[in-house]
Amino acid sequence: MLARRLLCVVPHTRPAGLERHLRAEGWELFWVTDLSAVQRLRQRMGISCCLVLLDQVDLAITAALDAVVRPTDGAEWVVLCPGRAMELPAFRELVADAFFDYHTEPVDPSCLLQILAHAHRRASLRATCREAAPAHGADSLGMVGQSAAMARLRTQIRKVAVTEAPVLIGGESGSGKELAAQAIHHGSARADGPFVAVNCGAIVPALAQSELFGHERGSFTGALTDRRGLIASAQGGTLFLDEIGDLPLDLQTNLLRFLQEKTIQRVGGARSLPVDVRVVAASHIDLAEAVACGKFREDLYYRLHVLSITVPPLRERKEDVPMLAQHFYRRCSADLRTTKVEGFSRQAVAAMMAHDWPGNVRELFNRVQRAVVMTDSRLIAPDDLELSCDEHEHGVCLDAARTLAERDAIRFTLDRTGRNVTHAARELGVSRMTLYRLMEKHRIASPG
Ligand SMILES: Nc1ncnc2c1ncn2[C@@H]1O[C@H](COP(=O)(O)OP(=O)(O)OP(=O)(O)O)[C@@H](O)[C@H]1O
Repeated sequence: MLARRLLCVVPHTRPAGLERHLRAEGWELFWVTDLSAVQRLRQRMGISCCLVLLDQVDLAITAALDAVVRPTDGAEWVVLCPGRAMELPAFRELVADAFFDYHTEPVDPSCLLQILAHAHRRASLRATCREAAPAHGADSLGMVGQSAAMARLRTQIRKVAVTEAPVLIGGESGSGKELAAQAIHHGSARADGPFVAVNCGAIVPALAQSELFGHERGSFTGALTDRRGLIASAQGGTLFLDEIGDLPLDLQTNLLRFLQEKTIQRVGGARSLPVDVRVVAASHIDLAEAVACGKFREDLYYRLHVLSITVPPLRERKEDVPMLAQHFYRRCSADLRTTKVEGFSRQAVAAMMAHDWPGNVRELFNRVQRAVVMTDSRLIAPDDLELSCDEHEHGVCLDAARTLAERDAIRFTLDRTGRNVTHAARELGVSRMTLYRLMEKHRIASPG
């Protein structure tokens, strides 16, 4: 639990009666009259809740509050205002979006203290979730997802990581092939060495030979100094050749020689230089087909194809979508210094589950990133993700419905059993361990 520290934002004078009640409840109090001092003090003092006391409400005050109330920076906000304040639409919206709760005059001390106690519990709970986030988010391989398909992929990655043979990674664009290559590198004995990624489709053909293999000074116009080349710079580590299907045929021949002999020859160089580099390659096109069309060397294909794994498309592991979305949301909110966004609405989750994700995980990342920046509300809606509502109204897939029903059942049962996991698990007919696993999957915080 966080310390009970309350920042009171007051118009001019402190309400003495309220101060007595708050202190009696164990609140440590801090007072400010100037809104611009709020964030600085809040962060410096580790304040869990902020109480704004307003004796009048207008558009100017609403705008000033809108600029400082940041529910995602760790504090919960409560406002005490005149009864008529809620008649002002802009103020009403701000309270609905950004505040934990409100209380209108005349003050009922016990009611207000109860609201603040709840706000404090929620701030503590969110602090606990934030601390636990890395463990619930990406695994040690940096990958997010708990679907059976991801479990299979992780097992395959662990198996291939410990060998020295080349690995060919298949999978649609944006599905996570480079991430899988990094995971292979980090799980291998070469983890302390460099991981060098090369996009074969992006290398300028005229410079490709020298980019990969390096060159010697004076070997061509402009070669003013010796250059190591990307293969040599991966010495002791892993070379990731992305979009290997785009490699020009002459380079395929040289690459094959390097794979067979473990040596390279720089452009303009006479000597063969030994290199100790493991190759992991990826392609979103079917290389066997490219071989059949004469676009890819058959011998190179078999050399690379010693071990192969396929990253499944996101539509085949939809149950990972909410967790991935949450992971990207956290990443994006951490990048933005201030954001009011607190997560996704139920409709947004349903729309994401119903979407087919042709651009796979990269598409999900891009949509979440855009939504976090552009949304005006506390919870990201389908529109913010540029997902049509029709998608979830007409096309709700069974997966989406199941996931939401499972999450609701767990939340409901936990609430009803006073967040007692043993009782909730018994009621839901699962073991305690299964319930903990499901709570993690749905990002429901564990009691305590
Ligand atoms: N399981 C995952 N967990 C977390 N992030 C992921 C996961 N899979 C992919 N990503 C993220 O999605 C984005 C796209 O992944 P990546 O670049 O590995 O895809 P790719 O298949 O190599 O794409 P391309 O075919 O276009 O080269 C990256 O930002 C990556 O970090």
